[in-house]
Amino acid sequence: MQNPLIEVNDLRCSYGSFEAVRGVDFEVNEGELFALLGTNGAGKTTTMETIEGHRRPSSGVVRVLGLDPFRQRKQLRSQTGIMLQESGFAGDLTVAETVSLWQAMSSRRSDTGAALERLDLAHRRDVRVKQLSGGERRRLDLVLATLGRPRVLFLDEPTTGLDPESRKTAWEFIRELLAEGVTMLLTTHYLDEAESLAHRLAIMHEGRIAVSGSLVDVLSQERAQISFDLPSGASELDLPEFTGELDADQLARGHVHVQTSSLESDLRAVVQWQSAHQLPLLRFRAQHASLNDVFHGVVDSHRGQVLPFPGVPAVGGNGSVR
Ligand SMILES: Nc1ncnc2c1ncn2[C@@H]1O[C@H](COP(=O)(O)OP(=O)(O)OP(=O)(O)O)[C@@H](O)[C@H]1O
Repeated sequence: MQNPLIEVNDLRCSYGSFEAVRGVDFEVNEGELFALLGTNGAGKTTTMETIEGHRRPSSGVVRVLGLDPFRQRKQLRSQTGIMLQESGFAGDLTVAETVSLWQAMSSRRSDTGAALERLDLAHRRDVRVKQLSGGERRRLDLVLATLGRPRVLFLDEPTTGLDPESRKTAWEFIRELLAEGVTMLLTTHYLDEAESLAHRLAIMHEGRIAVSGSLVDVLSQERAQISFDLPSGASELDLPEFTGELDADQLARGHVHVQTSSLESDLRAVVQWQSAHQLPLLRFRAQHASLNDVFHGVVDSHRGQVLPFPGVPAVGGNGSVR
């Protein structure tokens, strides 16, 4: 039985006459990491800030742990951790002083030394915050947001500015929190981050969710691809029957490229054809769509269109097609 700790129903948020969030629905179940992705200005931060209780929705219902985050922020504070895009540290305090201050303000107890160690900041304990690098500050943000293990954690672009090694460390830390049962809502521009960490995700565009569901649900929105060089001596007439679409331009240049909704059956056709004719398959590739493909598909299919978009099926928070 799934237990939604974050519920968002028909959320709308406006800045004056501009509606930045235009009817967003999703749920985040207990122990799950849900990633909110999207184009610049899609409304991710506005959505996140509203769920965190920093902003009153124009309409719709938001619940975190069954509470209204705007009206019942105080009750929620002890159970939630928030990592904002911009940290509000006092630059003159050292890392250790900052952590102690945060700890003093929190009702949750935690092993701060271990957290600093875990995020590779222990050796920077006595350094003033203003002297930290951007990546070190981001890791300090993560330490502070997770002090005392909140039940629900909001991570707004947590690894922006981190080098690849630090990102890896941050991901491992986030996975450890997941293993401990912390429920998380993450916004990120790094698609690989969502692919690696998220149980479910949504891609926002112009204030709406264009696609959402599990990674498998979302990836199935775009067709898979098979490609290889047309073997010398073989003509296009010799090719097997594909259920997918063969790219005529690439074929004219001697390359077979098929976009297919049925990767397995088209792959079987290629293998049978290749073994029957004993042909070499040079530069052969077969792959499902990536999150990158889906993301670009969302943007392309919405380009120049007036909302709502007929091209892309809108999928509800649980992966159901609306
Ligand atoms: N304080 C504000 N006043 C007016 N418009 C705003 C304000 N904050 C955000 N907006 C607008 O609302 C829309 C959504 O912004 P938001 O920051 O939520 O998007 P985002 O998905 O987080 O974008 P990004 O990925 O670029 O951070 C944008 O068009 C933005 O310009």
